[in-house]
Amino acid sequence: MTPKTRIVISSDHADIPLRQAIAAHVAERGYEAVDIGPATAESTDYPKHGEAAARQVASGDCALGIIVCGTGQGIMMAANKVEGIRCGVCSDTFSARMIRQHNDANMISIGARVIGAGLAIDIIDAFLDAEFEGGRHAKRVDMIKAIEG
Ligand SMILES: O=C(CO)[C@H](O)[C@H](O)COP(=O)(O)O
Repeated sequence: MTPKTRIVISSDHADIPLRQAIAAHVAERGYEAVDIGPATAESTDYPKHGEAAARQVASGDCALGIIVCGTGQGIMMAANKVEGIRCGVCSDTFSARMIRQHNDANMISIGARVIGAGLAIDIIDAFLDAEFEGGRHAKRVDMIKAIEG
């Protein structure tokens, strides 16, 4: 992943400061952080934010996506409904590395009410630093894509 790669970042209301901290961290690393909000902590519905981020990745406008909700689960489910998206919730750095290396994930979801901000940033770093290994994993990812039709 080369610097200035565009990374879309979105959340629901569960933890706006965490999303903003992730966006700042991503930008500090040299990527273009595309923070699509929401701007305030007013209660909102995670499906629309997961979908909005996923559409930017699916269209190719952004190479990767990072999404945040309370558990990371609902917004991940919404993102995965968009064709071409492979997103998983990660609460540990091993999984964050593996979903890139083995599953060629193009989005990662964080549960803001599950883990702390420090670990969340480490997880994002593990995700960004990993690369898809291809090989035997490529066939399996192709099988996932084939399910989409
Ligand atoms: O984790 C989530 C979805 O998976 C949401 O952030 C959570 O359901 C929002 O709950 P509330 O409206 O009570 O803040």
